[in-house]
Amino acid sequence: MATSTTIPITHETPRVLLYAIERIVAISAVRRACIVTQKVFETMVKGDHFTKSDESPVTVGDFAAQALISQIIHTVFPDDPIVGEEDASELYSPEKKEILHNITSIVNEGLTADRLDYEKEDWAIGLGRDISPQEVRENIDRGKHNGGNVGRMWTIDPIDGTKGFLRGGQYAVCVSLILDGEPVVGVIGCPNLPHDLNNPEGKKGWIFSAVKEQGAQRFTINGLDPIPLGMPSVSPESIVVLESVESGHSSHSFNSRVRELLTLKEPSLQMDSQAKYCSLAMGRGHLYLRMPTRPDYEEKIWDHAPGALLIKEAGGQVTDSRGKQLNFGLGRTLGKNYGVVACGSEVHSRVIDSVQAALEESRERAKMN
Ligand SMILES: Nc1ncnc2c1ncn2[C@@H]1O[C@H](COP(=O)(O)O)[C@@H](OP(=O)(O)O)[C@H]1O
Ligand SMILES: [Mg+2]
Ligand SMILES: [Mg+2]
Ligand SMILES: [Mg+2]
Repeated sequence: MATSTTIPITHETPRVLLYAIERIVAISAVRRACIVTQKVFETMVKGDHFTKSDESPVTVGDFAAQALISQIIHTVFPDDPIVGEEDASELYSPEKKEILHNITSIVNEGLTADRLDYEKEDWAIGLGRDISPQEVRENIDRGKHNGGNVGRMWTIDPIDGTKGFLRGGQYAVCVSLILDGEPVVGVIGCPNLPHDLNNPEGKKGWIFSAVKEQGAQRFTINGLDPIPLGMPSVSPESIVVLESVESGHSSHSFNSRVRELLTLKEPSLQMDSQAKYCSLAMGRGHLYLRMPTRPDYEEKIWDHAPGALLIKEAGGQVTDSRGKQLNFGLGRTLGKNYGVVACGSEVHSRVIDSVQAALEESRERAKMN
């Protein structure tokens, strides 16, 4: 295995090689998954998806990206467990044979795509080899690990924001490495995020990466020059709230009330997926607020682990609505859902106060009804 990498962690810090291979493997896997999911989107027939038992959508792109990422990670780190969103149970029946073959050719396109310089090192021996449909299913099902707070584990959300992906909106390919319940490496690919916000129809595609105590960067999908990320400070009245497009995923009405309490004037910015964390880290929006719409829903660790690390390493804070750290060591979910609040450190306590005030109002209203 290689012991160095051609991508510097930052321009200034030659000291660090901790997690250097993990970071580069995750970047390689995410970049390749971004390429194949974009291809899937271009050739997809409108509305082309399956519906899972929880009524949420899944596409050929989700399956292919999970298989591809799992294959790349497993080749380099065969002992590391993986917590992935998707499973292959749908892909065993004889009538799904053609779909499985289709997924397999997409995965193999991703595995054999041209190598960038950093993929010419020893760790990348697994790239360039085709895998079989059976291996595709095994790779997807490797993501069944139950999580926990001991040792290393990876999370994969092959397409975060599948509803956004289907609409041609934002989506994100998300990978993290968690050690003893704490995210230590996070990589997020956002193929539809514009390079220039003022030119949304221009060039698109960013990859974001963060390593614990080593900072956060972004670079273009095929680019190698990392731009360090640091969240700009914002005056409380200029805060722009980032929220889901889907009102079923987080409460828009709650966010409106918090905006009133904070006397914010700017409209919210709605966006699917962990692209919200990435936007926040770039200073496009200042507060990601995600409050539950149902008491029984538990947030998934793969929906937050890389994004939370990115914000932390960019200088911000991510907690639940009570100001407590998110706990990634409880299993596949964050447990009881008290929402997610991500923003700059200088406004965090003021935001938590307003969130708590809005929660108190909802409790009072519920008592009266
Ligand atoms: N009722 C619910 N409450 C909160 N999150 C939900 C939800 N139902 C689905 N989700 C999650 O919301 C994620 C998308 O978030 P967003 O709204 O920010 O784009 C989905 O990720 P996937 O698209 O990977 O399944 C899914 O895990
Ligand atoms: Mg999903
Ligand atoms: Mg997701
Ligand atoms: Mg997903």
